[in-house]
Amino acid sequence: MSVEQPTIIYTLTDEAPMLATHAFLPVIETFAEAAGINVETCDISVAARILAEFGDHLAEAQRVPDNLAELGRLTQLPDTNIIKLPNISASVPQLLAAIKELQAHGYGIPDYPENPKSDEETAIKDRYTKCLGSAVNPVLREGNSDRRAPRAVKEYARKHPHSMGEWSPASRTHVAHMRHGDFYNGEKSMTVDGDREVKMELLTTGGETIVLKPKVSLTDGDVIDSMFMSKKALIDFYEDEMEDARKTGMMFSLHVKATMMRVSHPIVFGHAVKVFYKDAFAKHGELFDELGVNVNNGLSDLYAKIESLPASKREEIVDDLHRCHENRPELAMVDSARGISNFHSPSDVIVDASMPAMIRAGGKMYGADGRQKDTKAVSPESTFFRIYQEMINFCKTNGAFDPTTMGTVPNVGLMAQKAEEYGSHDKTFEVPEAGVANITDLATGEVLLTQNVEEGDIWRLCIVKDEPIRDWVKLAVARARNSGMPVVFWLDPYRPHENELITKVKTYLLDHDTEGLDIQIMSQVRAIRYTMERLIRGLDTISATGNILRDYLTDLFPILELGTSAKMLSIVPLMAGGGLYETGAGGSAPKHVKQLLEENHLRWDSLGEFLALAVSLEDLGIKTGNKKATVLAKTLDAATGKLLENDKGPSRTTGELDNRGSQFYLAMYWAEELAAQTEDEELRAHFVPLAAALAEKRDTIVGELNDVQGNPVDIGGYYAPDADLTTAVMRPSTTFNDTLAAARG
Ligand SMILES: NC(=O)C1=CN([C@@H]2O[C@H](COP(=O)(O)OP(=O)(O)OC[C@H]3O[C@@H](n4cnc5c(N)ncnc54)[C@H](OP(=O)(O)O)[C@@H]3O)[C@@H](O)[C@H]2O)C=CC1
Ligand SMILES: O=C(O)CCC(=O)C(=O)O
Ligand SMILES: [Mg+2]
Repeated sequence: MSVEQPTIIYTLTDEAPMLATHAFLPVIETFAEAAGINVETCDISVAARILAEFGDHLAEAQRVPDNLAELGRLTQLPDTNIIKLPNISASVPQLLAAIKELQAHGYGIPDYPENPKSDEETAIKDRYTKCLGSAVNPVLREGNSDRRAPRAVKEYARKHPHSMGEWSPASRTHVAHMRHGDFYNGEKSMTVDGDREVKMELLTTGGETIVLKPKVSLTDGDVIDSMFMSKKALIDFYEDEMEDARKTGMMFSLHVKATMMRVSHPIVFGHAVKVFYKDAFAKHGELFDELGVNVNNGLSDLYAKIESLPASKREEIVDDLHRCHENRPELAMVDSARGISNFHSPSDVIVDASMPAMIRAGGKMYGADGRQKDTKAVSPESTFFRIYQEMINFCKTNGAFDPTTMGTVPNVGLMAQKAEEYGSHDKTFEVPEAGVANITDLATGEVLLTQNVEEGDIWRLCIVKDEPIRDWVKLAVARARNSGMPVVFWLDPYRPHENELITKVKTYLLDHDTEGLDIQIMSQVRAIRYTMERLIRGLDTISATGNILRDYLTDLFPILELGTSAKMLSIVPLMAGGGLYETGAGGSAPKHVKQLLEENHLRWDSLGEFLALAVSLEDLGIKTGNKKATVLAKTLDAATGKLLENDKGPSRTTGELDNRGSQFYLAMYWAEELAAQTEDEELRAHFVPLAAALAEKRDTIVGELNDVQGNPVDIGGYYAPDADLTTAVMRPSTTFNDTLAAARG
């Protein structure tokens, strides 16, 4: 990969965004080429990452480069310009499925040794672990996050409001989180004085010393936290909440982020499953252990492992599992038609998307009978979950938010250099024995932070580096200045970590001219109330938050304001000077793939891609002095505005305009804008014929794109589909393809 020519790196990812890219890339290339811009693709799909990791198991011709590592390196260069589409953050069941598919495609990669029995197997498991969970974003996000709804998108939502469920004051929906024994309650934090190297060690009550992490390098000014979640308190909490839900006739739903919190949350999830089915576990626990059942990977893991048992035993277990439901509350369902509950897989319900979807639906989730019901939304971590209760209270009092009148809540998120909890996976441990968990200076033996822990507790060290905090404050001030909106830093002085941040924010604000700006610091609960009071009055408020709330809020508000976070502009100004442009703030929409495969309709909205491409081109124009890039950026923005005005986004309904049709309109409007502008004559002349041809053939093209819908299609795989088959499915209009090809040199 080279960045010598003006180059945009376009990532190839997974699921719906990957499908959309197969159609959109030829469009981008047609336009970029005319401005002398090179578009390079870079495959960072979970399949590509697995193959890169296991090159030594592959034939020469099958090997692929480690694109992610290379992209990570490029984030440190000032000219880098990356468009990053959402990718799968794989749970173990997804990893297993991807391995199986790759093996079936003839790649000799090893099986995933879930319970390694030799050093060799442990090494293989460790290598696979690198492909698990949120493995891509933390590598590329070498800057803080700026996510917002562009004005045109907000106006579109005001004119064409999405559906909103009703909120009744009588709604019984509520949030349940731990009140003691969770990470928030046990947290200790400090700002490091001077550069230090530390280790994480456990001094067991039996007198042994277990070094869990031999070395972590810290620099002067870094904020570190040591926190743990008590297993005992967690289990008691689940038991109490399940019992409360049963007694009061509430549906139970669990909301975690096992993908991003890839070490801690699968454990947190697994305990919920074990508590729910505790009678079955009491009876069959030993057998489950023998079979290597690990419900941290969901109940699906249990069902898969008991497949090997004789039918009679299997039936007995299934009966016992079913019997557990008699003494437990109803469970929220992911797919009630197929009997898939919230406990099936830890990656099916992901808190950043699941809680807003529930709130948007009037506080309801689906029950086993396929009906929407009030729910007890359970998430053990009190640190951030309280904001959802505030919003629920607010909706019960004020009714549902109104997308036609509500304001907007952009976010400035502290994210760079694996900030806070989201970077803590390699420093998170399930405590093997009771004892004292210490963060100890390697050179001096000084214990910086200490915790008393018990067997099974989850203990972690989180770090946020000083430089990213400075940069975050700078970005917040810049956004306040550019937008004229007030900024609220959501920081809770009662949380030790955030108390350290408050000191730093106050200090670093002094580095900037804040004259005339409205910048406040509030605890999360006050911040969300303040923001919501303004929101219903049509007023806008920037939230400046840490990494987890960045993730939560950039789905929460967009889903209420715009119906989806896919329409967000999501920029990561890289600290080294380059730009990472994420496409929307949501995920890879697995449900959309299903619809494409079954009905050949892709309802994925590529608006995030259009918005990201425009800022990427704009930045490239500024940094390289390529005036044509600037014209492309401006005209693309205008085309996106037109697309919204004319309502040419994809429909959810098969047979109607889908992703491909929406991309066609974007291309047509973009060509029209270029043909109409007067800033660059060469570009104008180049695009006049394309604009005319696309307009003339519009009905034929849209007809071709819509007529193919309605039947199943095969793309030869899920994680590693066949490129030619996918292209054929995603580019079914010969007329469109030929017209684009004719416009290229
Ligand atoms: N930046 C990244 O790389 C991110 C990756 N992820 C990963 O994505 C996967 C799925 O995550 P999940 O939490 O289910 O959330 P998703 O955001 O993928 O899906 C939630 C729902 O949002 C809607 N949606 C999301 N994007 C679009 C779009 N572009 N156009 C139209 N609708 C959209 C869809 O609603 P409907 O079905 O009603 O149409 C979809 O079902 C996971 O592997 C997760 O880790 C998640 C977030 C960010
Ligand atoms: O990296 C991931 O798994 C998800 C990222 C995400 O949800 C976000 O950044 O909003
Ligand atoms: Mg998110």
